[in-house]
Amino acid sequence: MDYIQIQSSGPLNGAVTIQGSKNSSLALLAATCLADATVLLEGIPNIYDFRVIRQIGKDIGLNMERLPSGHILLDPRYIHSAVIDPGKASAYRASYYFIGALLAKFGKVTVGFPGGDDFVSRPIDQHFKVFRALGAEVTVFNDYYVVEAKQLLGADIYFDMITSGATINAMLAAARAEGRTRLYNAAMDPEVVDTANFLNQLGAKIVGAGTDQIRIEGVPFLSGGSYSVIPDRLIAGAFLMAAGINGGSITVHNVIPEHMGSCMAKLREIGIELERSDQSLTAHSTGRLRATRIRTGMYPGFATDLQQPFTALLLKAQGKSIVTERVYPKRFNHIQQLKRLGADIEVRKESAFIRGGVPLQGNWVHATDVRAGTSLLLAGLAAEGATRITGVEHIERGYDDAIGMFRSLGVDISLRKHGDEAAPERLSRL
Ligand SMILES: CC(=O)N[C@H]1[C@@H](OP(=O)(O)OP(=O)(O)OC[C@H]2O[C@@H](n3ccc(=O)[nH]c3=O)[C@H](O)[C@@H]2O)O[C@H](CO)[C@@H](O)[C@@H]1O
Ligand SMILES: C=C(OP(=O)(O)O)C(=O)O
Repeated sequence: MDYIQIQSSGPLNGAVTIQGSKNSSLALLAATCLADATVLLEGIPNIYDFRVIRQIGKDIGLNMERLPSGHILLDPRYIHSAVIDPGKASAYRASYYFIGALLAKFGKVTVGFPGGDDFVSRPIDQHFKVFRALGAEVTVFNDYYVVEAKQLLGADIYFDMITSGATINAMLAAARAEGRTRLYNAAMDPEVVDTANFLNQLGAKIVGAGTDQIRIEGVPFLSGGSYSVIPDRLIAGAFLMAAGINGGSITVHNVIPEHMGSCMAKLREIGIELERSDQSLTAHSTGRLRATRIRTGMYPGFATDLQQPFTALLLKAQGKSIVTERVYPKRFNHIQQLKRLGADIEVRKESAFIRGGVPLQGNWVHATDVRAGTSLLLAGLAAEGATRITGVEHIERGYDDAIGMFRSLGVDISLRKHGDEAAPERLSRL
């Protein structure tokens, strides 16, 4: 079994270049199925979820090639099947985008239930609501579901809660539906805007993305084109936080600072200085942090995917902090693992109560999902001695090269295999 070993470290100094957004990439790759010509996508990270989509692409006839430039060339003209293997669909979360992306062309799509980060129950009722509103029938079987529609017809849809996944799926399904669709209470995330921009580039007619009302005029076909995915604001946020763990200065290049407002505000509040330029941010910290309270929320609120690394950071802030999780109230699997390092945290209902400033000790811990992994990497920097993190595959779901990025900041980190605790490093790259 693979694990990551990370050693306690002094102040971190240096710069990392942020990869393309995982969550946007997953939407754009599926969205390509809507096109009638080739599409070139720039900045898609080589993460586990991408590799699963490439397998799905092979099964259904969506040709996908990574060019020497690193860009992905996709050819959706020869898709011959709209049946997504349940095993592959449940290997990651966003397989549901294949419904929205294939329904207009095929009239019937079969997909396994979504997998992905299993921190809590993650319903997909709003996705079903969208398909039904557009005139489709949804039939649920044991480990897969089928969505069928002779003709998708535009509709007015009011989401019961703000959901980025269902907002994106609605845009995909409505892009080639007949007539106008209006989405109310839509998610405003940068990944929603990115997907809308991409679809518009191919000829879709979507306005209002980035606000809570989106209007889509269905079009009969979409052309090909090229598009560059936005940077991963969640990875960028985690690296800015890393500067606060033991102090130091970290610059993240290839970011859109406007996507990181709530994260930047919270970092400043606890005493991390931020310098901003066009596409970079630098965090400076003395390592002395102030305790705080945070509450996660949908964009532009504080992202739930930044809650876990921020919790690790607050272990270093003297005094009492409170982290309240409002998007996924049970998303606290990382807390048990942080406690194995000596963290003083108590979870009550949807809040974690942290007493910061308690010394941490390295130990074996398990990454239960991608952001739990991020949290353990940050805590490992603070813990005395070596921290060994299993569940590497979860970290691989989101990071193209986590080890290389930390190493470029001077961190002693390596990927190892169980049994070679004393052996030299085996591999440098996840
Ligand atoms: C692949 C991807 O993009 N994943 C992100 C996406 O997940 P995902 O798109 O699955 O999350 P949503 O934005 O849909 O979820 C937001 C909230 O709505 C609820 N909900 C959602 C859909 C639904 O049909 N019914 C329902 O009740 C969820 O339980 C949650 O409380 O947004 C989450 C919230 O920012 C992030 O943590 C994930 O990293
Ligand atoms: C929850 C996450 O991912 P997914 O929705 O893909 O499981 C995440 O990226 O933190």
